Amino acid sequence: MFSLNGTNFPNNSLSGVSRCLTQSRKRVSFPMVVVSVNPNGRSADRNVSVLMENTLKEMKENSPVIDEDSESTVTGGVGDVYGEDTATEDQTITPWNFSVASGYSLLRNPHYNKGLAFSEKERDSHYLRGLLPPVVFSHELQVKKLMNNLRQYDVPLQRYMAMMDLQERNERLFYKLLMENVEELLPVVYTPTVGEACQKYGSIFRRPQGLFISLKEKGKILEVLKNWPEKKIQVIVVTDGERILGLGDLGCQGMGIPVGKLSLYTALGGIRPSSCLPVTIDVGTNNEKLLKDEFYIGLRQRRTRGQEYAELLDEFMSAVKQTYGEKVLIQFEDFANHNAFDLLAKYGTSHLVFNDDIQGTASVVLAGIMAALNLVGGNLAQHRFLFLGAGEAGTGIAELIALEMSKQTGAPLEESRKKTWMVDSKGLIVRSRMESLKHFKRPWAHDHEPVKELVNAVKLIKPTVLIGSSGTGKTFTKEVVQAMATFNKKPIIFALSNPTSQSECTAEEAYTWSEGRAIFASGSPFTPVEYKGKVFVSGQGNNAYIFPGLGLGLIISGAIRVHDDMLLAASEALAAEVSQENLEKGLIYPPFANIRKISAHIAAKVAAKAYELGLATRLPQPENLVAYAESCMYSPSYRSYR
Ligand SMILES: NC(=O)C1=CN([C@@H]2O[C@H](COP(=O)(O)OP(=O)(O)OC[C@H]3O[C@@H](n4cnc5c(N)ncnc54)[C@H](OP(=O)(O)O)[C@@H]3O)[C@@H](O)[C@H]2O)C=CC1
Ligand SMILES: CC(=O)C(=O)O
Ligand SMILES: [Mg+2]
Repeated sequence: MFSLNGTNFPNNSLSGVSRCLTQSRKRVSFPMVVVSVNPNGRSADRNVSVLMENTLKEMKENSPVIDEDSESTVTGGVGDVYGEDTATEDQTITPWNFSVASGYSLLRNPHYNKGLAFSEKERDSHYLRGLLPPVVFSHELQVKKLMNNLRQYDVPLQRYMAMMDLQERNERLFYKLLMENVEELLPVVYTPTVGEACQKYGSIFRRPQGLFISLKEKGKILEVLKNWPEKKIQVIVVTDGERILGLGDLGCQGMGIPVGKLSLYTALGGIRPSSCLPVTIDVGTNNEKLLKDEFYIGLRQRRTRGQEYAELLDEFMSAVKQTYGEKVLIQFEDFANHNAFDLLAKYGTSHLVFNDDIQGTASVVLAGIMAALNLVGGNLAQHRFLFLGAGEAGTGIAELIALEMSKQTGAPLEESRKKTWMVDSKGLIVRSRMESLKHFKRPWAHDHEPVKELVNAVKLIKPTVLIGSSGTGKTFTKEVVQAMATFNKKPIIFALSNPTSQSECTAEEAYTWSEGRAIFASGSPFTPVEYKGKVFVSGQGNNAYIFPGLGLGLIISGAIRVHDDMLLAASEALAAEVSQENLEKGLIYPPFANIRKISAHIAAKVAAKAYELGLATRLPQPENLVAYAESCMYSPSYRSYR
């Protein structure tokens, strides 16, 4: 026996259901599928589920209302195909999947579980009586209780594990908690704690999250993608674990990064969780400690490189396109630079891809610099930039600064690049080193005598902006910061490296050594600093400000490629969100508490650029892109179940 819209059907009456479903979907503009099955008929569940699947397939084919491509529905979350989020809180929907979600299985389904928040009526109609204690909690009370619990943990990793458990148990509660306490919980699910979690991933491993694609799956990636339960994927974050934050090669344990980034796509950018797919490509690791660790979860071999690596990546990229279509966004994350630039160049012309470390970071730092110029004066071309670290983040930022500078001044890119200098592990990048330089460093090799130490480079170049992207902590020494403060009234200093242990300097060091004059931002957050009676609040220069909004903008416009002008548009949108009040406190980024609004503005600017460049496919262009972006964002409110 199963029921539909309140009508009970015996298991052999699916043709009636088919008719009814088709009719009901034709009646409503945002179709809702309504299926619930009495768990007492469990022996028939599998047959029912197969039949239902066929029925749904048939219904999709026949129904004129179902438009797979028009999923951006008002308040429905991008990809709200079945109208679950479209329903207002007082409307009812039925928790369904192709098998039955009621009773015990409903409590074990993180997508639909509400824990103690199931109403009395839901407990009756979904066979939950006795499976829950008598009390009914509101969503708000659940959030309060969990925050109380989380705050009891002194060890950040315990908080991380509690958050991951919650995500696996009750998805909507996880997102409500994260969204309402974003400033407190971002450091838990993201940097710095996610770094430690990746280092210990094998030991703390409970349930797999995301999709693991290893060399063992070579030749079978298409099948592996089919094993993932969700079919309507819009964003993939993929890593091969070789450069996890500034912690180096963590192999398969890098999975914490795509999982964390995608939870931010949902919490900060409003992408539906079911549309997000975290992927780790496992080609081995050169991390000796992990290879010897009995709890390591990845392939116990050294990294495969060259043709075999390229073939695996190629198979993955093709399989993704074949499975999820042309418009699935693929974000490359934490690849080592010897692969990152090549992968971006190779797939940038055939797929909707971007590299967060190269491009997302560039966009967030440019935004911070634009905001900082309101405090120090001058335009971009009147400033000099010195980087410690000439890899993905460093050269990506430098190139976007040069692009923006050239747009502003009309000067050739070559000229604009001369305003930027870089120091790598061998010292200042100068023309005499050209032959031995990797291709991405060459544009920054200017005429200068060799300089070995950063502090000497600072004294000779006299930058107005110092940017750390070295992945090496404690490299902005007292002497370096003091030198910056001798020739700058307000030295602009970014210590971008993550996690906190790798930060080039701390906020306290930056403010103290510059006698309170530095304009400072860091990749991982620092608590406010008191110096000579004044409280300094530093900004978080982290690509988390950009990628959720950028991704949302790409999705709502149906963009088919990422273009540098979209990154510039995102920077402008972010910089515009920095208020006078923020600036007066020395903040060059807006508070994360406003991130949903910020993401909607970034998305609107990115989408507008996609339309302007002819890269958007979702037509016609909505009139008010900010309102449209907001209307497309996922909300974690509970839905009422019939
Ligand atoms: N805040 C944010 O949003 C982001 C922060 N990051 C952080 O930036 C850091 C670097 O990332 P990424 O650019 O991708 O890494 P890469 O490996 O691509 O680049 C690192 C660069 O730093 C140089 N370097 C390393 N140690 C030193 C040192 N002691 N002195 C001088 N130069 C040094 C390397 O030199 P060489 O080339 O000679 O080896 C290389 O040029 C990481 O910690 C990462 O977490 C990254 C992306 C975003
Ligand atoms: C923030 C980020 O992407 C990184 O540190 O790699
Ligand atoms: Mg990264």
